[in-house]
Amino acid sequence: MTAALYDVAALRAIETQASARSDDASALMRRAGQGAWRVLLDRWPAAGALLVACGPGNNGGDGYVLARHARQSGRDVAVVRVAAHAPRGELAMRACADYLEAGGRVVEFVDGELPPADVVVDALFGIGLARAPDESLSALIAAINRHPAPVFALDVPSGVDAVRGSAPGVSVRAQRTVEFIAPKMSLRTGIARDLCGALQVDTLDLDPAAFDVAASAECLRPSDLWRWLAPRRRDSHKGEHGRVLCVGGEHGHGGAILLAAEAALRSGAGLVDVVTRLPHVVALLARLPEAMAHAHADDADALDAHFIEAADVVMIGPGLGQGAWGATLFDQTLQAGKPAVLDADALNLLAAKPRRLPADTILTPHPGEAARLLGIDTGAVQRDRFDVAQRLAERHDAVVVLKGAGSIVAAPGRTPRLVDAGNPGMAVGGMGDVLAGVIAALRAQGLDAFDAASCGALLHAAAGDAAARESGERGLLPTDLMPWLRRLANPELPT
Ligand SMILES: NC(=O)C1=CN([C@@H]2O[C@H](COP(=O)(O)OP(=O)(O)OC[C@H]3O[C@@H](n4cnc5c(N)ncnc54)[C@H](O)[C@@H]3O)[C@@H](O)[C@H]2O)[C@@H](O)CC1
Ligand SMILES: [K+]
Repeated sequence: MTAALYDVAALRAIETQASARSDDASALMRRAGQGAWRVLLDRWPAAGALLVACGPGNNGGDGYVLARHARQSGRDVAVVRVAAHAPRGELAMRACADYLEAGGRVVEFVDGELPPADVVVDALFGIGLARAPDESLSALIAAINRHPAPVFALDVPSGVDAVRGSAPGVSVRAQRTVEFIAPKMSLRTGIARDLCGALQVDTLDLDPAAFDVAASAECLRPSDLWRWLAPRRRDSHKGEHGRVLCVGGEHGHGGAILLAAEAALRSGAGLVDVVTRLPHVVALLARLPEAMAHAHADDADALDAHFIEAADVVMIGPGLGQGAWGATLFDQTLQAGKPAVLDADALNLLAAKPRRLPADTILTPHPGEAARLLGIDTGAVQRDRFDVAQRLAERHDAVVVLKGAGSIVAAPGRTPRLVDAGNPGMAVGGMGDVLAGVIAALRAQGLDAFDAASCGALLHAAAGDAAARESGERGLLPTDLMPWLRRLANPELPT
């Protein structure tokens, strides 16, 4: 079963349901602080000296509970806090009082460096962060990040806005984060994915009935691939595995369309046609004789209608350019209304001249292309990735794969999906071309647009992870994914 992810509103609803079943308001905080202490002990058993940075709300309260357990276990503990942000809420004040009563020590942070410690626990802010940290908090966060000890964040690395998954100001960079109650969708995409370090969830032993809240997103892991990639029928033929038309590769960009075509074949497309510039045809056939490559020479020439008629799916964009050649091919390719995958310059052409797209078109923008499509800047895309993916899907009535760390698949009226795989080695030219080819091949093999986009993004990320495990992230090339696409597109094979 795939894992459910939640937004902050859903988490608050779960918390409310759980609290309504208990007459002890502080029970959840006690479990959170104690659970986090157990994680710390498990992860850093030799840690003798701890610094616990506590904020004014319930996240700080969790920190005081942890600090009390650590102290009662004989560790050398100090709570660090900014004087102006001492505990405010009733629960946090009580947790602080219990810590002090147990002989706990509090250090007021003014500026400069923190004292030595084996682990720094970050309990400044959790899901309640309401704005960018002020100057004094920013100085404390910067000192935490400079500290040589590993940083262990409670619920959310402080400074990350858990509603949107971005950081409005300075943020703690954790080595490990323990989330309370349920996994948050926002922490698994964009910059938050980096700031959290390793993520783990503590459900606080809540009654399962408290989780009677709809998931806000669905988390896709490589083990989900079998959902969409059943073994083939023994009597199937190439026509049943779909024919993909790949259009692109303006002068100087022949590699992009080659990568897309090869990825489509390695992901199981039965037949692949490529329409590209004449000089690329020779190179393409030399590397990939299985593709059927056709030269499209003149800017104004009509594309041979046969290619489009024969295709089950058209994939346009890699290396297409935005000149007359690309723009004419873009118009002609979309005219027949075939299922389409639009990538790269096809997205830029769409941004420049919005148009009605064939039903169930798949768009695969990176953040820059998404920004152009919405007329906003790239920073605004990254500040709220789930929202942007959904808005884009609704604006174009299309399926959208918003690429980047933690790719998001969105479609109108559907619960979004998050791809929990992939690595920074994949941030290299040509990776997106591979993704477009993979998605087109899966669509041609009969998956609907939302599933083809989901399965394709997952297969691509999992292949990238497998290739990185083999030889590392730095220097990873899109062509390194090809054997892994094939391997992982057959999940019935023993691992
Ligand atoms: N949701 C739950 O069921 C549970 C929550 N717990 C903890 O409680 C946290 C949420 O608690 P809260 O809602 O109190 O939120 P936080 O503790 O995250 O912070 C809210 C407090 O910080 C202040 N604040 C927000 N942004 C600020 C800023 N930039 N500068 C200065 N002050 C700022 C607010 O005014 C408020 O006092 C969770 O993240 C988790 O750690 C746990 O105790 C366990 C149960
Ligand atoms: K925190």
